[in-house]
Amino acid sequence: MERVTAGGVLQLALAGAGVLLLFRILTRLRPGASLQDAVVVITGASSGLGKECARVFHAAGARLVLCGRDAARLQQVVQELTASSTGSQQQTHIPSTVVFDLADRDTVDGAAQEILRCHGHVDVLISNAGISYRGNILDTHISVQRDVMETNYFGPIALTQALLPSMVRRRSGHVVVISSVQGKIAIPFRSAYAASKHATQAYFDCLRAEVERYGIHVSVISPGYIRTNLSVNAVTGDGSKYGVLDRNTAQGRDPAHVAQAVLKAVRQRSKDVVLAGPLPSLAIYLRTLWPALFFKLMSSRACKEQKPKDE
Ligand SMILES: NC(=O)C1=CN([C@@H]2O[C@H](COP(=O)(O)OP(=O)(O)OC[C@H]3O[C@@H](n4cnc5c(N)ncnc54)[C@H](OP(=O)(O)O)[C@@H]3O)[C@@H](O)[C@H]2O)C=CC1
Ligand SMILES: CCCCCCCCCCCCCCCC(=O)OCC(=O)COP(=O)(O)O
Repeated sequence: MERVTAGGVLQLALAGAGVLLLFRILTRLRPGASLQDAVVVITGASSGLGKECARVFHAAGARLVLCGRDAARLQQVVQELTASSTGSQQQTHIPSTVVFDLADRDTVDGAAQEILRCHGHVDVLISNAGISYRGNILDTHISVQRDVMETNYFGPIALTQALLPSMVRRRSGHVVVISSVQGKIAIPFRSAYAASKHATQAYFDCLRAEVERYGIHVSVISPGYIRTNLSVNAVTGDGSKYGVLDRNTAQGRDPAHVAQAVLKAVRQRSKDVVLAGPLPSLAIYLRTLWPALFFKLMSSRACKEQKPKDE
């Protein structure tokens, strides 16, 4: 048998890297999906990332259906978008709105039918609405765990399942879900939120595999901290509002930039996108490759964060 030399290994590695680079260049050169006149549904469009997604997809010429619980705030977004379109090069459309609560099981099916009545079909569903949580498992009522799961997991999957048959019939569609870095790693004092995002990742990974044959694409987007009101709106262990803008959130990414990344993911039909800095990205790899170290780091993080409250 021939001996493998160091030079041979290097050549092989370089060839491999070359093939990978070529593949990435070819993927980028693929024509992106056009959004002009596409019907794009955005949940949680009244604020934060959802509102920024509304801006970028509106500017790209999409026919928007904006969803949320507060009719007045959604109308405010419609007015802002309509006012901003004057003088735009792109042909833009006045968005429609559908008001419903994702955590209310009895309303989601009806809301899906109302969404379908807006334009007869849905091209892109951006499942963005969500709520976070701050709390210690020992002090958290089980109803809070359930409520967060209803908003972040059961509501979005019920909406997806209600819209899917129409996508399957048309042999076309794109389901985008805004998960989180916390759908890939679980950090202390976020049990309800991290669990809901892990469930989201798993469900939409299954969905991607099951519906690819119908020409339906699925993108899971996992951002790190974004500068929004997520922490302010978070619930605590007793169900009350947390009401604090956390430092990590305040120093997070600009939601407008994250919305641009969502637009890019839709155009390129990306399957799984992590939008995070080096430390969270490293933590995701560590969780898989060296779980013992990851768990140790999380325990010491829990001890540090718990200390001021205990003392
Ligand atoms: N901010 C961050 O650091 C990060 C956020 N994310 C994810 O981004 C997504 C958007 O959150 P973000 O913009 O940051 O936070 P915001 O709190 O600003 O926005 C949350 C949106 O979700 C809607 N919403 C909440 N509960 C419900 C419900 N029961 N039914 C219908 N709509 C609901 C709210 O609408 P309304 O109250 O008007 O009904 C609001 O528009 C979430 O899924 C979040 O997990 C992911 C990673 C990081
Ligand atoms: C040998 C070197 C090891 C280095 C590994 C360091 C491990 C560092 C841990 C990093 C944890 C990052 C957590 C990121 C959490 C995040 O970005 O969440 C996004 C959200 O969804 C925010 O929601 P929240 O309600 O928590 O504000």
